[in-house]
Amino acid sequence: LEGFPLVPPPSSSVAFCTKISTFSRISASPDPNAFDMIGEELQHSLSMQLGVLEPNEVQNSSLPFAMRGENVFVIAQTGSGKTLTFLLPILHHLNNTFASSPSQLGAIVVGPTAELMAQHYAIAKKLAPTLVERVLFKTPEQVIADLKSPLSSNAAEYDGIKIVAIDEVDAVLCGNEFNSTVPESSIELLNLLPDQAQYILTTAHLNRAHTKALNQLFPQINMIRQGGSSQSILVPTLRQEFHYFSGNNSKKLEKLESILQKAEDNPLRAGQSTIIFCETESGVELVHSFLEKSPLSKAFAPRKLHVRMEPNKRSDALSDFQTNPEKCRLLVTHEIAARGLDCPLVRHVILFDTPKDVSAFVHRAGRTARAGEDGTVTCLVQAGTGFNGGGSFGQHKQLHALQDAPKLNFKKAGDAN
Ligand SMILES: Nc1ncnc2c1ncn2[C@@H]1O[C@H](COP(=O)(O)OP(=O)(O)OP(=O)(O)O)[C@@H](O)[C@H]1O
Repeated sequence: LEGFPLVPPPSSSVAFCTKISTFSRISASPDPNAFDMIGEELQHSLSMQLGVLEPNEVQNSSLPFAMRGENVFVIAQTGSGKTLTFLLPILHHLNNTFASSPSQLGAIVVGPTAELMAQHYAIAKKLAPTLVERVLFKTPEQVIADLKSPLSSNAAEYDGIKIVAIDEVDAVLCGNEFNSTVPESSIELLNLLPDQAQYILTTAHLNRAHTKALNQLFPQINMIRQGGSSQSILVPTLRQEFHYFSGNNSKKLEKLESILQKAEDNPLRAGQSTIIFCETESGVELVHSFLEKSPLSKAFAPRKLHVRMEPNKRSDALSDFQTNPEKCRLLVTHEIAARGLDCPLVRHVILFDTPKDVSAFVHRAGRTARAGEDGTVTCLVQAGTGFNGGGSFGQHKQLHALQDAPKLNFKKAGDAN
């Protein structure tokens, strides 16, 4: 493991970051508008294609580092616009700094699922259709297959990479491990990525073990962390509901049906798009087939999304859910849809199974209340379940102790001044 970023720390006293910017400090002496750094063409695409007019505090804090080519680690609430914190520097550098080799790839974005990589590709394509083919969008498994398989012809593509963005970095590099040991597969992945590139890392929440693991992998990086406390992570526009009950699975399904019915009966919530998260694929199948037979099926047209489905069925279900609420406004899924997916119509997330830990709660709940919009997360808490598979209702105190992150400023095209 030589050179940046793979420098194992000589001792545990190595600092995690070279600079820490919390938003409270930033707002005391505001940066100039960070979108001024990306050039007129990209600014124009941002407003015309995405309706994004001004940077928010997350982008204003992190873009100056990333645009200067520095390594940055952005940790900020779900739905806060972290995607632009790596796509804008990548597209800007491709158009300027690396413009002399237009036939070469310049950057790679790595993320945990094919769905998220397709979403990022689509956004980059909207922003810069002529540059997007110079960026790879890959899952870790795809990188390893490209670079290690003797049959792969894709290895040469990686030669020109100068920027590496790792989105949902804890999911990509720490996996589902709840300890601070970095999995072998992550070491393998990082060894395949270039040492001498700029690294931009993002996530919405890091637990203590993952903080330690990433500390070992990236001892020198500018960390932009939102808020002062690791407890201040919930989106301020997110409303939380907890339903405590005891009973078996059929009781739980009845409870779910009554929650959905109640939401439909509420004139303020009727017609909303909803995501239901289960823990396993078999849970997804169970809930989906129950809802298909329910009288609510007509109103919601439920679809399912899980890893055992064929790739084209996965993308059809997601695309209908994201773009066509008349065809589908309820998605039953699991961890595969917990990270990064941006479905602006979703106003309600139901956690059918208790999430394994705070991180899982934050990411799943974060599929709603994005970009300053309101949303509700409803958590079903069955007696005898809790974090890490066991435990009791008492463990939910951890969720109740979470605090709101600072409110961010989102100004979209069409908003009244
Ligand atoms: N400055 C901005 N003004 C208005 N809207 C914005 C701005 N930046 C991003 N958005 C919008 O906010 C939404 C959420 O952005 P994005 O998906 O990048 O969030 P994220 O922080 O990556 O979320 P997650 O942690 O769930 O991955 C998107 O629809 C995006 O277009």
